[in-house]
Amino acid sequence: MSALLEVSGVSVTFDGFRAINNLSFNIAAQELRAIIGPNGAGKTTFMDIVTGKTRPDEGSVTFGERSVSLLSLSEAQIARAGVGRKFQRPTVFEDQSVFDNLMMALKKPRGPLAVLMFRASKGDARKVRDLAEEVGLGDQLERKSGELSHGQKQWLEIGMLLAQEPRLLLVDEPAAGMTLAEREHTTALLVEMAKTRAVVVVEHDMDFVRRLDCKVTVLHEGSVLAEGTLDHVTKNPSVIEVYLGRG
Ligand SMILES: Nc1ncnc2c1ncn2[C@@H]1O[C@H](COP(=O)(O)OP(=O)(O)OP(=O)(O)O)[C@@H](O)[C@H]1O
Repeated sequence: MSALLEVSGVSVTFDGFRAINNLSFNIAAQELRAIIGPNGAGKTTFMDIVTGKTRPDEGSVTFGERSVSLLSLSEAQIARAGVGRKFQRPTVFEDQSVFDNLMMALKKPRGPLAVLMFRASKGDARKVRDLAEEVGLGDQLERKSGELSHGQKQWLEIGMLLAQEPRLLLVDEPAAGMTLAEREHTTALLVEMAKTRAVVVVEHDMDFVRRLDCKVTVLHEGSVLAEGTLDHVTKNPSVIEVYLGRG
């Protein structure tokens, strides 16, 4: 199985401190992966590198069948190439309805003329409804987004990212601040999304990672310390020492 994203031998140093150290990471086109690791392990920096926010000093990052180097693309070009990122805090337009938020997020030709000429078609409205169904907001379309629960806002933002049709989605701590029922819905959503795209979930919550039931990559001091099932990595003595042992 060939990889969709291939990170190879990547290092980045901030003021003499090696935050990412010879890191290699692959993910397949339809795969769910959890990344765990203690504070400062390099999880955020890893996502910053893949999305073009931070440029590594060494190594390669390639994407897609043609192995396009993401290192030569701008952040906007990387997003257009199919890499989406969900930050921890939802950033939906609170005054707008769920429907309007999703409509604004639909993948459209960009540029001033395209925006001026934009008219919502019936096809777009159907796409918006499908997206809302997909993330579990099918019955909330007319609601003002500001009135949604924290979990619903997160799902709306995931829907807005899906509207861009990413092939790889990076999701930062999706379960933080959610109720148990919201977590369960989020688990199901991530599992479902990864059937048609690659999804990387950075997460601290072990119970949540267990429910994702996917391959886990453990980062430590900017490198991969262990990789495999959660049971496999949590039995690894180095993982126990650097991460779980600190409890
Ligand atoms: N712009 C920067 N300048 C200097 N040091 C940085 C910068 N960004 C990150 N670091 C350092 O690099 C290391 C890795 O940070 P990073 O935020 O990637 O870790 P993390 O695994 O996401 O941690 P957390 O779980 O706390 O979010 C940390 O020691 C951090 O202080």
